[in-house]
Amino acid sequence: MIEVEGLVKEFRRPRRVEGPLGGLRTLLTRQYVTTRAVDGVSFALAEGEFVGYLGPNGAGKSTTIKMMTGILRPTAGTVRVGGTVPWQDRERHARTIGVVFGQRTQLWWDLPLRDSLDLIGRLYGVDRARHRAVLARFTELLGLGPFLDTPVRQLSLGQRMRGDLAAAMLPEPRVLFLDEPTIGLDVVARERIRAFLATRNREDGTTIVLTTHDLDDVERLCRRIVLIDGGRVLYDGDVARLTRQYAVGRRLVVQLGEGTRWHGVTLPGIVREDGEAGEAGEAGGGGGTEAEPGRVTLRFDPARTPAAEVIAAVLARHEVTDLSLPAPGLEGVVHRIYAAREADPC
Ligand SMILES: Nc1ncnc2c1ncn2[C@@H]1O[C@H](COP(=O)(O)OP(=O)(O)OP(=O)(O)O)[C@@H](O)[C@H]1O
Repeated sequence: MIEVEGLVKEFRRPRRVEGPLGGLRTLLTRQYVTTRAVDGVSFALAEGEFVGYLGPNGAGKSTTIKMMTGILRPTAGTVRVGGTVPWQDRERHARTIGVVFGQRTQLWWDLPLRDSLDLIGRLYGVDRARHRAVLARFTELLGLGPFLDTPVRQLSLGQRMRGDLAAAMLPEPRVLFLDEPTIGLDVVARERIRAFLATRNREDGTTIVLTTHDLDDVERLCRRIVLIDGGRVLYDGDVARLTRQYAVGRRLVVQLGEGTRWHGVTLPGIVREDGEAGEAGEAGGGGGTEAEPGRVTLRFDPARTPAAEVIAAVLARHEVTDLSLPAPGLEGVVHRIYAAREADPC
C-alpha cells in the first residue's frame, strides 16, 4: 500500500550573519546551511497495517509524513501510496488519504462542526445518504453529539481533535496519516481517539501511520514500529520483538502482607528498584522505605535467574499478598535506544 524508497529531504537556509546589521546581511548572503532532515528512509507497508512512526524531537518524522502526504517534494527517493506519487498527482492522492496534524485543524474556524463536516462531505463528493450514515456512526464512536452545533473556534482541544478525526475519515480514505493526534489531550479524549482508530483499522482495514511521542498510544494500537533518528531508520519491526530484544531485565512487584518486613532474597544479581538502593539480597533487609507501604520492586535478568526462582526466593522468606511481573514497557526500551544513540551517534 505504501512504498518508501531511499527518501531524502534537505532544507537549505541562508547562513546567519552575526554582528551589526546581521539581519540584513543574512538576507543578502549567498551562503547556505543545509539540514538533511530525512536521510535515506525506506520501508513498505501492506494494506491494513497500523504502524507507529517514532523518533525523538527533530528526528525527521513530520518531514517524512509531509512527503508521504504530498505537502513536500523530496530531494531524492520515491514514495508511492496505493501506486500514486503523492507530490505528482496531488488531487488523486488527496482522495485516497486522510491527514490529521495534531497542531493544526482542517475545519472551518467560524462554522459549527456539523457544517464543516458537511462541507468536507460535499468537497469529496460523498453521497448524501452515505454521509449521513457515516456521520451518525462517527458521532457515536467519537462522542461528537454534544458539540456538533458548536462553532469550531469554541471547541476544546480534545473536542476539536475528535472533529478533525471525523473530518479526515468521512470520505473513508484507505490510508490515514496522523501526526501527534493525542498531544495535549486528557485521558478520556485520548481513549476515545484510540478506540476510534483501532476500530477503523480493524473493521474497515484502513492503513494507519501514526507519529506520536506517547508510547502508550503505540503499545495500545500498533503491532509494528519504525523508529528513526537523525533522519535514518534505527529499527523497523514488531513492537513485541523490540521490547524483548532491548529490555534489560524484568521486574517483579511484591506486595508484602500487613506488618511483614522485607528481609531480602538470597539470590545474586537481583536489584531492588524502589526506595532502597543496591542489591536486594541480604543487604536489602530491614525495609521500611518503600514508596508504597509494603510494596517492593525487584529487577532481575531472566536469562540468569528465571522468574520462577526469584518468586520462590521471595515467598520462602516473606508473607506475600500479591505478586506481579509487568511486561517490559516500550517507554524504557525506546529511551535506552535514544540514549545509546546520543552517546555514540555513529
Ligand atoms: N521547513 C524547514 N526548514 C528548515 N529546516 C527544517 C524545516 N522543517 C524541518 N526542518 C528540520 O528538519 C529536522 C527534522 O524535523 P522534523 O519536523 O521532521 O522532525 P520531527 O521528528 O517531526 O520532530 P518533532 O518530534 O520535534 O516534531 C529538524 O532538524 C528541523 O529543524
